[in-house]
Amino acid sequence: MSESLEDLRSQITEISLELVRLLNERAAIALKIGAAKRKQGHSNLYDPIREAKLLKQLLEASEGPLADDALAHLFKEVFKTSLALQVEDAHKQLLVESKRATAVHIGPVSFGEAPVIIAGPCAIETEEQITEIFAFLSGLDVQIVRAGAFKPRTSPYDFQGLGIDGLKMASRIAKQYGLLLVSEIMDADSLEEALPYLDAVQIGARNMQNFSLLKAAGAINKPIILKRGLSATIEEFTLAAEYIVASGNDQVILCERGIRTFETATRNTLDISAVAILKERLELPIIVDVSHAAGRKDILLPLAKAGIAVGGDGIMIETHPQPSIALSDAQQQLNMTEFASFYRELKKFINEVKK
Ligand SMILES: O=C(O)C(=O)C[C@]1(C(=O)O)C=C[C@@H](O)C=C1
Repeated sequence: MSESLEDLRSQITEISLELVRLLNERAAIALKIGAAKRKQGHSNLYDPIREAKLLKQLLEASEGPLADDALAHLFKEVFKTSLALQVEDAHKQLLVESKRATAVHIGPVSFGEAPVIIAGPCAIETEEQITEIFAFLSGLDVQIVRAGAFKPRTSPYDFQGLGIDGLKMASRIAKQYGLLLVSEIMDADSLEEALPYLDAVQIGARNMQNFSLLKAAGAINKPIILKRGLSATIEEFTLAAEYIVASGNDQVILCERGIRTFETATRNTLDISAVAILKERLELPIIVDVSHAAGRKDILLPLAKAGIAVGGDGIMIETHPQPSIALSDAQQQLNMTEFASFYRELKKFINEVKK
């Protein structure tokens, strides 16, 4: 007995409704695939090989009456639609804005809880200098030290750093005192060689948009301290961090270190609003480098307090056994007596804020 037109229409309506449900279910999964691809650092959401494979499988499974061409046409539209959804979703929320699964750590030190103080000389100069300052800092209970081996200097005639040999020496002495070492790496090529000697890699202000270095930093499993570029907007700073996270490394700590303005009383202008805004917007910890922001010694403590007061997760500061003979940044590094007083006062402030 032939089915009535009404019956057939009701069947086709049922199937269409089921197709709508299935297409939406499929789209929801495509969105999850897009997010997983971004998390793994895939720079391209479009995957023609995957599409071709799946299409082949679908055509092989088809028993007609739809012709292969018709089916292929329909599914290419489906793929195009899920890709468009994935792209739209990627622009809606950056990885650095989404809830983190893991906290950011340098060794056992966790960022985002109690503020962390990272201190040390601008540059690694001699074995005696590093031994003296690291022994002093470990005596104060500082856990993470900074010291530069590759120095990005404005003038090619200024001290350029001791390079990998300096880093090896500083790493050995840091270990001897149970300290964790952070140092700046300037290019992707040096990263691999330097990695065994570092507990965290610093990407400096001048390299904030060195995209090959950002991608290389995303491919390692050591934490990255990313400093804000001298003239970078908050958006550019955010996207630089997104490069690292999208390339596979979510262990990123931002560092506000002052930006270039018309003001000459300080070396740079500490952008305290940026700290508050980034804390509110992103799921990444942010620390404040008071030495590079100020370029002078006398206002470091109030700047550090301000950084903590607006929600900063830590402070970076330069200290040297004999600042007057330092090979770089002589005017902004604290001597050990000055640092001990800074450290004591800042700790006191941190404890008061916690109450
Ligand atoms: O499998 C993937 O990688 C997807 O992103 C899903 C999907 C799809 O809709 O099937 C979407 C876009 C890609 O170009 C390939 C396939």
